[in-house]
Amino acid sequence: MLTLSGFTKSAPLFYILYYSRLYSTTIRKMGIQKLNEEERNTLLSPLLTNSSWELVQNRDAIKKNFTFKDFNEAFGFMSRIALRADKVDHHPEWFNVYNRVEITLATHDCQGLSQRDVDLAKFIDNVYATFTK
Ligand SMILES: C[C@H](O)[C@H](O)[C@H]1CNC2=NC(N)=NC(=O)C2=N1
Repeated sequence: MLTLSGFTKSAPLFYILYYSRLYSTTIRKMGIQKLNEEERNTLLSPLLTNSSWELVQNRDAIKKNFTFKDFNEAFGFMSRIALRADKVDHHPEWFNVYNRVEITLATHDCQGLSQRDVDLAKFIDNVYATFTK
């Protein structure tokens, strides 16, 4: 049981944990920047021309549609992406109906496209390549 004196003693620890988490989240967000023009040409363009990623209208984001043999395959694909997304703390916006998955990528922390979206898009393309359609 947490007694009053126990709470008083551990209160500084709660503050330290709270502020260190706030600090690391803030630092992480400060480090995320939108792709600049050069990066858009070198990193983003290949995804738009060689893979079927498209720019989303009225928003700095990219999207792509994927189709599979059935729901089982589509969900397997999503599961692999979900594990990666959580590991790198970068999550897709997605929509699934049976064998179709629509994915939109953007970075909320910078309200636009960042290197993280390029990395996740490439990972998603590599996973998709392992599925037989
Ligand atoms: C607090 C947490 O680290 C952030 O909210 C992460 C989580 N996943 C994220 N996913 C995406 N797509 N963009 C983000 O900015 C983002 N930020």
